[in-house]
Amino acid sequence: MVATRVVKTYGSGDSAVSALRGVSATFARGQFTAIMGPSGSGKSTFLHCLAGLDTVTSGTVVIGDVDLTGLSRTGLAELRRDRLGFVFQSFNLLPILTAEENIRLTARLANRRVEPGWFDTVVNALGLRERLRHRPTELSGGQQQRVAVARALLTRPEVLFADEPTGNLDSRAGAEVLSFLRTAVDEHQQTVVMVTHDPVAAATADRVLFLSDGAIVDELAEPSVDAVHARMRKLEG
Ligand SMILES: Nc1ncnc2c1ncn2[C@@H]1O[C@H](COP(=O)(O)OP(=O)(O)OP(=O)(O)O)[C@@H](O)[C@H]1O
Repeated sequence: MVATRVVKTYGSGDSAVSALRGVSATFARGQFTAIMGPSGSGKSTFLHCLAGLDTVTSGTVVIGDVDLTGLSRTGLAELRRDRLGFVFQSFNLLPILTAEENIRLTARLANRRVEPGWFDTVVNALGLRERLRHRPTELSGGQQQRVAVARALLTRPEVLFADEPTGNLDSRAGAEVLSFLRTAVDEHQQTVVMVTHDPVAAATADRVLFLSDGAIVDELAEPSVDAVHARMRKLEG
């Protein structure tokens, strides 16, 4: 996936906000990238533009051999359904469905066959075995988040986008989710792009991109928690 000079401006005239000012980045297959930066630096906007959930003002986003910015709304919806996965802060679980039904929902809507054993692998790795018959209101925030992660991983998306996937979790549940994202990258060559405020979460990634005021201002490969802390302190002044 390659983003080239992505500009995103909200509004126009005097009230225009430049959320992204020409951001370029390459996300290799099987690479885990964390995106960090101060509040309002454009992290969520960048993730949404990469994932085709928001249109860009100018620039391009290419996934595989498809330029998202040239697709119709339907084409974009199909690409998202067939090749991308999402885990967002608001879990978007359907309240009337059980955890298992929620986990299977995306695959079902996309008419995707789930390989035998993969459902069990995902459910066991995320510790959801005992919760499959429960509805979202009967689950803790951490369990709901894990259901959302399981749902996103079940279709084995080429690229998985995660916005603060550990934001609502205690450190143990957060570590489980991160280790599962890591496994998706290492064993299944999925590409993961994750926005996070948490240096511990960022240190799970292969590299960290730092945004400030709508631009990438720094990059850290093989990040350690301490190194991420230090860069963030520098950015936040
Ligand atoms: N729909 C919108 N309309 C107008 N301005 C927006 C919109 N969404 C975001 N912005 C602005 O764009 C800038 C970047 O926002 P964005 O949410 O991408 O930042 P962020 O780094 O994800 O912040 P946070 O860490 O606080 O979630 C901010 O100035 C924000 O106010």
